[in-house]
Amino acid sequence: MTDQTVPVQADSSNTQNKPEIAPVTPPRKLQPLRRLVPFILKYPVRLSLTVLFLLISAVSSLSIPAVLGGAIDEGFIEQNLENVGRYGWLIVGIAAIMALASGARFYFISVIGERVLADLRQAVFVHLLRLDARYFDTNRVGELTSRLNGDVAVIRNAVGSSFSLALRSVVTIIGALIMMFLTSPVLTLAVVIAAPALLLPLIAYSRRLRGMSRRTQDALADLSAMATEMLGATRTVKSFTQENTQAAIYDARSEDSYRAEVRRLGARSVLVGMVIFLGTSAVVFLVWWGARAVFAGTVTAGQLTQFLVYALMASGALTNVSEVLGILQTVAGATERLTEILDTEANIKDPVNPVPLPVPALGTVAFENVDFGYQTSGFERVLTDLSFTVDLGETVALVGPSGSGKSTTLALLQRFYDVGAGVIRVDGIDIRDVRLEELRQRFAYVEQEPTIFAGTIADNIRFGKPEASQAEVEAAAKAALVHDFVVELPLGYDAIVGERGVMLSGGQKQRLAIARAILKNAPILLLDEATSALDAQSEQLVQIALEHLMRGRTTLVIAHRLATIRDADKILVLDGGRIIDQGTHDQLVAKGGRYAELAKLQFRLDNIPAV
Ligand SMILES: Nc1ncnc2c1ncn2[C@@H]1O[C@H](COP(=O)(O)OP(=O)(O)OP(=O)(O)O)[C@@H](O)[C@H]1O
Repeated sequence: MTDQTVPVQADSSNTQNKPEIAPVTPPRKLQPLRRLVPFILKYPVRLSLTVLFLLISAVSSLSIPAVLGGAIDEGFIEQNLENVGRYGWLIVGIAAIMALASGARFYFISVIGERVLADLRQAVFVHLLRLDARYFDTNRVGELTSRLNGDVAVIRNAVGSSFSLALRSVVTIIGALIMMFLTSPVLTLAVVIAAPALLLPLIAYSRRLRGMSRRTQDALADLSAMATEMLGATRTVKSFTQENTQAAIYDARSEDSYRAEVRRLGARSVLVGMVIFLGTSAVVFLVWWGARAVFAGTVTAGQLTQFLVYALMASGALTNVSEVLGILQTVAGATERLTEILDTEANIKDPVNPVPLPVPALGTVAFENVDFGYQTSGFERVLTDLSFTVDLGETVALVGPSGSGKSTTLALLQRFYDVGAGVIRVDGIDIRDVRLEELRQRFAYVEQEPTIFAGTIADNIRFGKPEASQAEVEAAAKAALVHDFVVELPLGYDAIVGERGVMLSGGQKQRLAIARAILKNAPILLLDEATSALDAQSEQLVQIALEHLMRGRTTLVIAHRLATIRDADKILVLDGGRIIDQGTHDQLVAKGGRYAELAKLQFRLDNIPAV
């Protein structure tokens, strides 16, 4: 598929056709985080240990001010050094327990965080691999990898430490409030009444932050998508001397992302500032109020100190909560984006009641009145009333001008998309009734530009059959005429071929792909012949490799090579998504119709005598 035309909107004033403007949704709160709960609940033991150590550290830290109060009243005020020493040792003992419990709590919650992240990352990747072609037609790969890396990293940085801090802070606030109440109900009441005045502006403000963080992460994903695309095409960029233009576009987007992040940071700083100011003012007020109570004799100096320390602990914890809320907003944004992927259902799924394909395979293919259009192009017809059969061992060639629907036919046969109307059968069975894996096991697909992965030569040949032995790999490599050049490499089959096979020549890549198909040993071969010209010797090697591959197999081939076309049992001539003619090469040339013209144009066959 080389010409991918995007339909142009004829009437841009037609409001129905205008791209939808993203609705301004009120920023939701932390709901997306709920989606992490099932991931966390999968580890009940670690979770229970975390809660246990959390409680131990909270209780011990909350008991310190009470002991301090006692030390002041019974030690300092009474000028009893022994009591001061006793209370001192008690505090040291409690601090030791608190330190151990806090360390253990931090450890367990961080481990849960890492575990959850690994699970989430794996779930998203597996889910992405299962989504169908239509999803990838509309979502950029770079953006998806950014979600997988960036969003997961955002969650990782926050989850362990922030969740730990949030939990500890919430428990501290509750515990401190209880202790404050036990120490002085009147003072506590004053604090509780004043608290909403402190909290409301904070809550309102932190809501704004969440919308902002989603926007900065979207901007980052956009940036990363562009980088992936451009770095994957450096040769094209260089050859069209587009380095400066693309760098300028990247700069502009990067600046956008920077500005979005600065705005978010500004908002967060205001939030932190508000918390500090309001919290300190509240403490000053408390000291003033408490001093009056001590002078009036309603509380002791020790109780006031105790109360103030609790109030400080609570306000410190509140500061932490506000910080963590900011971070959790970001995490919620990232979680939302990841769960969006997990919530996307594949359109192409296994049937509920699958029908098994016959064993041994019959190796037949039938298209019956197939209509098809891509959703991304508004279902505009790409194939119309397509009907043909391929019998066991036959070679059927698809020829036709660019955009006539040849690649689409192969895509439909592998059920990358579902037909709009009609039926496609493999071995007599409607492919929608067959399990996807079972169906695709029946095909060996050699793409026009074969995908070579960054691993070793052996890994690449084994791609469709990872359990294949070295001997099987070598046998396939020999049949595909790969073996000879591989043994000359210093590392042989363990040689790394580089990303997209950059260390291999065009012909070697094609033969490697053929070796991969030979090893898969599927009954039906789908071949999209390369159009790019190879030199005569390379061409001949690929041709021999292909002959080995086609031997004894049913073959459906998008044909560009003269040899393939002349030997095909049947040639289907496609134009505008319809079969306009069919027959053998000689029959079609003799007819002198569209095929003969195509043949003249594409293969310069005008000197080939008609039969
Ligand atoms: N993923 C897609 N989304 C939308 N339209 C598509 C998609 N793939 C192909 N098309 C459109 O479908 C039509 C048929 O394309 P197809 O790739 O099947 O043609 P082809 O005969 O294989 O062409 P070529 O020889 O250039 O590869 C073209 O108009 C193309 O623009």
